[in-house]
Amino acid sequence: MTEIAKALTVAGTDPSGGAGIQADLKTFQEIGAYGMSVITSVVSQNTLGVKSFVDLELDFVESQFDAVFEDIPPDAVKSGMLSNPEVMALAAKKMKEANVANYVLDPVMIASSGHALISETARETIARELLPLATVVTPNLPEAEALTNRTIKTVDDMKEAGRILVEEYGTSAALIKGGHYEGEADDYLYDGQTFEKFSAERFDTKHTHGSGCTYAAVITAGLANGKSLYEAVKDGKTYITAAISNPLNIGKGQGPTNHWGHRWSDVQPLIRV
Ligand SMILES: Nc1ncnc2c1ncn2[C@@H]1O[C@H](COP(=O)(O)OP(=O)(O)O)[C@@H](O)[C@H]1O
Ligand SMILES: Cc1ncc(COP(=O)(O)O)c(N)n1
Repeated sequence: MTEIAKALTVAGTDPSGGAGIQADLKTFQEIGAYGMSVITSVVSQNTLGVKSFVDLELDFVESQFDAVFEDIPPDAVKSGMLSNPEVMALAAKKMKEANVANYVLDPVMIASSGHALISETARETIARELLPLATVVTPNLPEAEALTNRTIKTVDDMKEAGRILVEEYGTSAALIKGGHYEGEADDYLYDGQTFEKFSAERFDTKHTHGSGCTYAAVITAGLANGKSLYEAVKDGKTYITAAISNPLNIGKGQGPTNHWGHRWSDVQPLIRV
């Protein structure tokens, strides 16, 4: 039997199925990786927004990490919602102990609906504990601004944020996502040597709930399958563009992206890299 790639997501939940753990597991399945999860926070949310959330006890989060790592070591790990400094430090400790080789850090701070998903003090901990471990960090513009403590208004600012995250904060690569920018939906990947632009048409839609989670999950599943970071990001951009271009129209608010109903070859022409 062929060996299947194994991917782990460490994140919060979305009972409405569009973001967080639920989006990650659906995406792993679509891409072709065996999906596993460590739940950090249980969130009451839907397409209309976040109602409330409960952080699981640290010991219990640790026990979930141990359950995965002692049994089915993942080929790649993704982290999403880590709502407080303690759970961030724990995730860093467990990944170091397990010698995780491929780590995608989605520095989730604010849901697309505008609700904060982490505490203020947690930003500093992301920089200190998690950025140095990451194969790639995937901030959207507000997250890149918060992490680098700079205002981002131009493409040069986006690139400068990527450079700072790699050269000053010690992450291996940074993908600055332009979903919150204007014009085309352009993302910039900096790996310490070169900038690569991943560009797609911007669709006039509000249905982008979970798009950041899904994008990072494709990258994680790609790395778990042995792809290069460049190839994994290219797949991620292709997948997320398809998923945004063809909305499901589910929910009363900002609906989830669509994981189905398109062949990769159909969406390839939408991407310019
Ligand atoms: N309306 C849109 N049309 C096409 N692509 C989009 C649109 N909105 C976001 N994207 C893309 O979706 C991905 C997620 O982007 P972003 O919205 O920046 O992240 P997040 O979901 O973390 O806030 C990026 O590749 C971004 O360029
Ligand atoms: C548990 C959880 N994690 C992350 C997000 C952000 O979602 P998005 O991908 O839309 O930025 C969310 N709404 N809920």
